[in-house]
Amino acid sequence: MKIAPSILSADFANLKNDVEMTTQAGAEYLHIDIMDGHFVPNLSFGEPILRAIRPYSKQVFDCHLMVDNPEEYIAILADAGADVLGVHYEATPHIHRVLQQIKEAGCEAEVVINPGTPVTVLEDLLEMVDAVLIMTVNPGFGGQKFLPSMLSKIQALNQIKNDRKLSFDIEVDGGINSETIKQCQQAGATIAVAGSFVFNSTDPIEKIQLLHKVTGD
Ligand SMILES: O=C(CO)[C@H](O)[C@H](O)COP(=O)(O)O
Repeated sequence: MKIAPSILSADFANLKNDVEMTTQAGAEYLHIDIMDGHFVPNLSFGEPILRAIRPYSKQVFDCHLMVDNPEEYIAILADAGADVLGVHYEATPHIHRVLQQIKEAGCEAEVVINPGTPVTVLEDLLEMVDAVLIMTVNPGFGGQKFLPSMLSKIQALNQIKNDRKLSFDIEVDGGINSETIKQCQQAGATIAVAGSFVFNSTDPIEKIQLLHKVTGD
């Protein structure tokens, strides 16, 4: 299981230190939540922050776009150092085109679904994606409670993945802690995002190591 600490819950006044800490703790991914105040009712940060932290990490920069019109941001985020670009199915009528655009920009393409969106809408996209992100809370804010009803959705997606012999990652995001991560792994998840569980702790390194430990890494 790969761990992706979400910098949404980091100390923005010491972001460089927090990013370097996640590398030191062994986190393979860094999750970067980009919010526009329209697609979700919150604002976070964008391309300048991504560009600013890129020199301080060799991790996979996993950018989750919670924005309307995501097609307008693909090229600039790729140029700023994104490795994975995750776009919401619900954010555009042209999800197939945006995923193509991400691949053309040289990044891995990820499609994201909200808790209210079924996996069946992904049927025609699964051959072209590197990852699917299943939101386990409604997007927009850190620190929310994991939605257990999402476990059957992860299982359903994993079944389709196995039936079709595909190899995309299944990522989960929201309310992940040392218990919920195990449930998600058993259901088929391969990457877990964790924000408040890591950063709202007095020992974030220990928390990242704990997530690896409980998932067998
Ligand atoms: O996408 C997000 C919010 O929309 C965050 O990545 C997610 O909420 C992580 O925070 P936490 O682990 O505290 O739930």
